[in-house]
Amino acid sequence: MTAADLDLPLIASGKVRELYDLDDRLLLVASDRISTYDVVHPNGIPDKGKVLTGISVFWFDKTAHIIPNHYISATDGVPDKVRGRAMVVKKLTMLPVECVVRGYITGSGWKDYQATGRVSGIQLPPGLRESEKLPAPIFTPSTKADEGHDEPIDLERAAEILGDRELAGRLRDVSIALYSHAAGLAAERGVILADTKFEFGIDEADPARPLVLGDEVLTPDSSRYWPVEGYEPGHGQPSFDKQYVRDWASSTGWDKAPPAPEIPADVVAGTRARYVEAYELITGEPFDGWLSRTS
Ligand SMILES: N#Cc1c(N)ncnc1-c1cnn(CCN2CCOCC2)c1
Repeated sequence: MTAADLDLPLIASGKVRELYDLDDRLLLVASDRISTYDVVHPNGIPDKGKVLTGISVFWFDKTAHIIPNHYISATDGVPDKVRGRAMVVKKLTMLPVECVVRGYITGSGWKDYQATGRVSGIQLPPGLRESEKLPAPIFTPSTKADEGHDEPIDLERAAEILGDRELAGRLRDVSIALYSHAAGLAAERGVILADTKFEFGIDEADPARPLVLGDEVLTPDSSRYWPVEGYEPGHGQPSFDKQYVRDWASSTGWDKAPPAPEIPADVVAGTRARYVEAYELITGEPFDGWLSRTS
């Protein structure tokens, strides 16, 4: 699968998203590409990009009272070719720290905890089980690696990288406030928000140079969502959206190294259904509503 191939300057691209230049603004495009075990499959999931964009727009609206964000529009200025899976955003000076908040101990955090009893330098109580809820959400930043995995850092290192101890503290406080608010709303809908990653920037176009929430926000690609039903500490939890395709990938005997296998039609259809279900559970709205708003 290729990038959206728009007649616009491409200024950044990742495994599943691209960023195009609109002069004083940017166009953030989410593709239908899907990666498992950090490898992108050759065929995508129809409407995945639209689901993730719709979820970001939902959360930008629900969190704007906590911190301003870069979202401008999902219609005005969006080319027809990517309508529904793209948003016009403010051009920010992005901060070189990924702001991860964990409400539950899992993934790389679980591995660090098993080895050291700490996550990103934060001492945790002994005896926690995998996937257990933490006594309070923790801020576990990482550096943005160009290739490979991001490196976990502690708050002091984040302050050194930013060159600003107060800004590092603000990123911690705002990230935890955003996570806590979102986790509360998700819980009302029967969904556990286990952890998430935020990216922030500075809006230099504003003389006040405010801190602004950027990137995608609280999507299944930047977060771990688990169904409350069936939640059980002591082992890994099924990913709300990707478990179906992960289980298939594991069943094929694939060694998790590139190239990733082509996803069969039935697994594509099942995965699309999980993404649409995630949209409707998280937002409380029918996915068709997003499609009609942005068509
Ligand atoms: N969002 C945003 C944003 C902004 N509003 N202003 C300036 N730069 C960025 C920006 C540039 N790179 N990234 C990392 C996220 N990328 C998204 C595309 O895909 C690759 C990863 C964010």
